[in-house]
Amino acid sequence: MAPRVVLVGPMGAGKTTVAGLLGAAWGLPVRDTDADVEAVAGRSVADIFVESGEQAFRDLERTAVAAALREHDGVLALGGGAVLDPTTRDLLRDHRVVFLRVGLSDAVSRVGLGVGRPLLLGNVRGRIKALLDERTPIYEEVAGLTVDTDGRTPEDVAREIEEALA
Ligand SMILES: Nc1ncnc2c1ncn2[C@@H]1O[C@H](COP(=O)(O)OP(=O)(O)OP(=O)(O)O)[C@@H](O)[C@H]1O
Ligand SMILES: O=C(O)C1=C[C@@H](O)[C@@H](O)[C@H](O)C1
Ligand SMILES: [Mg+2]
Repeated sequence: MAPRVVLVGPMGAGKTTVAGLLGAAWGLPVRDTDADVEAVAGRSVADIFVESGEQAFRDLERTAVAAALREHDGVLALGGGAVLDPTTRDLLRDHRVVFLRVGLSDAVSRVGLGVGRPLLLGNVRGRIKALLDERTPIYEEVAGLTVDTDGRTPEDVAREIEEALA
């Protein structure tokens, strides 16, 4: 068993949204590792960051990603920073990974004030720029396919993935 597709990309790329559309189109279950971490911890991602720190979140996330890659037979969306973990990157080599690319201005308009996204607190635009600069090469490294999402609807993005994997 393995996910049909694993979506990676920065906050605001549309991983959760597009995963839902692909699951509906294929009649497959959808899983999102941010939701898995929240279920295990019994707290929101934001609360875990504030109360226990980012490293505690990353430890929970590593375990949640490994479990989902092993068990989930549908569409899987990863948290935006999951690919920072070298163990996760190793595991992803055996999977169909799609990078949802988003540029700075579309990402900023999609995340709004960044509510619920603790890494964006204070300076949404500056934080997203830094994360895009730092992580884009990592997303490109783990993904077999990159799909541009700027100026496109989630439906259009999902359709491109469906066609590419058909
Ligand atoms: N292609 C798109 N065009 C316009 N808006 C979009 C697009 N994709 C997603 N959105 C909107 O952007 C917001 C963020 O999308 P979503 O939560 O799916 O991103 P994400 O990649 O899962 O982010 P995170 O890493 O924070 O979980 C949502 O309000 C969603 O409706
Ligand atoms: O890009 C990131 O590092 C994050 C993205 C979100 O999906 C959450 O996993 C959390 O807010 C951290
Ligand atoms: Mg998401």
